[in-house]
Amino acid sequence: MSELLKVSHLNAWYGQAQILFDVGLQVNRGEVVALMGRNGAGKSTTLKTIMGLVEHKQGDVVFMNKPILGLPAYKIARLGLGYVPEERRIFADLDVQENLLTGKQSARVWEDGRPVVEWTPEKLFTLFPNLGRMLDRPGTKMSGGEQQMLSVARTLMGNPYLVLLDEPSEGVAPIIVDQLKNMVLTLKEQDIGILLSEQNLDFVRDVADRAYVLEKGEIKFSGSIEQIYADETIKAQYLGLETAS
Ligand SMILES: Nc1ncnc2c1ncn2[C@@H]1O[C@H](COP(=O)(O)OP(=O)(O)OP(=O)(O)O)[C@@H](O)[C@H]1O
Repeated sequence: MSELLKVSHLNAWYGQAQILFDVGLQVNRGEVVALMGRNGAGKSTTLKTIMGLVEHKQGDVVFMNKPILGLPAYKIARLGLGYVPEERRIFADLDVQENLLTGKQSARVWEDGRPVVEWTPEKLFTLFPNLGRMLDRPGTKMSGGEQQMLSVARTLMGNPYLVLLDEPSEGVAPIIVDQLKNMVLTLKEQDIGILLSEQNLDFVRDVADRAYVLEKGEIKFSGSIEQIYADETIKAQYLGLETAS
């Protein structure tokens, strides 16, 4: 087991309002970990705080043995921590190829000297064939799902060790959800870690090794996806899912 990310006692605030309370979580190499919870539970805030995008925070975030809480987001990204925000930040005026090139960073190696997978547009088009068919299409002329794929692909161009993915399947057509699942599993095979904020339990079941459940900014459960499926309280109370009557 090789630890990529360890978050301990993480607290965060927007203005006077405390949003995260003592959040703790860990992601290891080659592990897909889901962060679940209802709307407003604090999933996005957790990812943003790890990524250096929330100003007022306290606690410890260690990435590849380096404390990163307090570093600016661009420095964190350069250390090899990829982030795909919920709102799909692509450059609307640039085409697919140009968007991908804006994400390019140098090749990396793991601590044991082995190379980290180095992404090129061609490799990414095997994961997302639609993108390969629309190389010169500007962001403005892409569907929400295509933009989501491009946003993920642009992040992968940075050759990250670990990717934070915020609700990748939200509002995306089923065929693209399948490609996103496939992408997550391919990254896992390459030993990359993934921390995935997701409300879709079926998506999580198909890709994740284990999950944390957040409620009002606190981790209420940590364990396997099977445990969540089997626990009516978690499903009803923390995930807002219908339970069998
Ligand atoms: N920029 C902000 N300023 C003030 N409050 C915010 C801000 N962003 C989020 N919040 C509040 O913080 C809480 C947690 O929001 P967050 O977006 O982290 O939840 P979430 O679990 O990701 O939910 P969703 O799936 O709806 O994005 C909510 O009460 C939300 O209203």
